[in-house]
Amino acid sequence: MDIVFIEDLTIETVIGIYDWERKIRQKVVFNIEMGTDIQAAAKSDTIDNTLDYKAVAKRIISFVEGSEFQLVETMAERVAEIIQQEFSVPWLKLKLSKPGAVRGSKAVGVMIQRGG
Ligand SMILES: Nc1nc2c(c(=O)[nH]1)N=C([C@H](O)[C@@H](O)CO)CN2
Repeated sequence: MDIVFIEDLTIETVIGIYDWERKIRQKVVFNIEMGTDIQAAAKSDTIDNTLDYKAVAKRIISFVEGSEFQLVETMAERVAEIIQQEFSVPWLKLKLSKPGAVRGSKAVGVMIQRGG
């Protein structure tokens, strides 16, 4: 299996469990690995034969910018579902970081893997 990836996709959104977090927008950062087969694209050299990372990134930005989740868990799960269902991705690994959320740490968040 080959991988198409998106690194450090940074988006501002409403996220968090505290009252003060519901009133501001904070950064979340996505690192995503998507399982695919790149051989057809490499042979034909056309975008139609591959997983378009720009199309995936644009869809995630649009979804996350309009969302208002409390937990990073929920956001990660929903984004994984979108990628798998709308872009026919059989397997993915997704890391969602919330930088600066915990004093003394660079970032906190979740890592999930979905599909076989
Ligand atoms: N496992 C989680 N723990 C916490 C979350 C979360 O989304 N998942 N969120 C918070 C707060 O919103 C925090 O990020 C504010 O600093 C606390 N723990």
